[in-house]
Amino acid sequence: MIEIDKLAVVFNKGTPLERRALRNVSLTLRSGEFACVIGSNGAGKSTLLGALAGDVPAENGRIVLSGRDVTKLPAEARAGLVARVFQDPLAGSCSALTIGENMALAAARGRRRGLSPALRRERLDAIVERVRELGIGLESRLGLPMGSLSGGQRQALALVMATLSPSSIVLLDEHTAALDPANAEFVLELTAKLAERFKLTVLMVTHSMRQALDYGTRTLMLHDGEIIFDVEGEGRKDLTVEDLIDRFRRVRGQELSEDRLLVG
Ligand SMILES: Nc1ncnc2c1ncn2[C@@H]1O[C@H](COP(=O)(O)OP(=O)(O)OP(=O)(O)O)[C@@H](O)[C@H]1O
Repeated sequence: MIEIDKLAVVFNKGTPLERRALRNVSLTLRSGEFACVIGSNGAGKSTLLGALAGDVPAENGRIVLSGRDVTKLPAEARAGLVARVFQDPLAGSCSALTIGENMALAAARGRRRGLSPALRRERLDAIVERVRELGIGLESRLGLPMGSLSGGQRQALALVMATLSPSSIVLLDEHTAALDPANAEFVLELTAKLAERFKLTVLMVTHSMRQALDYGTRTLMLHDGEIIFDVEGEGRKDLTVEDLIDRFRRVRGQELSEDRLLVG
């Protein structure tokens, strides 16, 4: 479960470059919920994920992950609570290590050291099984360097790694944006499958309005650091991309007139 209460993030505070990237964002994602986040450039999408992962400090507000208040915790201390997959397939794993070594590191994330050999064996078997289930033949190539894989293969493994840590919260930061359409679809379908199977709580940032409606259980739109649209259930079922664009235009229009009021 993710609970965000009145979260504010300010970059370069007190300087001419000050930027309020998140303004009083409140959001609760129940366990097993899968929310897609869309919004224009600079809306605050990556900042939101960064704040949850602990890479970006909160100016105000509170973040609770799986019942634990993590607002003041650094990223390392949140490793067992939240996993993140980035847009760049090279970002989430170590190219010089083998696939198997990367997997083992992911499985050890957020857990206490000192596993018994039997438990270690069991965990390794579980890892190989998860890789086999991908259906792309990597289970017999665990000794290959991670750097030798394609972007799609790396993102697929990054998702598997996210399911290996004890965390059930997964943050996806445009994790298919750097892939060709066929690989992007494969990774998106895999995302949906893993989310369902492991009852993951997912926050997926995407630039695609279509994806934001087709995947997951909820669609959020961020604009200028605020959630301006949040829809799930029946209200989401028949929504079209045109509806989203309409909504976005309407809100922007309101904001523009408010700006004019301020300037005036
Ligand atoms: N480290 C930083 N220092 C200063 N400003 C930042 C920093 N990171 C983000 N910002 C600013 O905060 C705002 C929100 O940025 P963010 O990257 O969260 O937007 P985004 O919705 O992810 O955009 P995009 O779709 O372009 O990636 C932007 O105005 C951005 O310029």
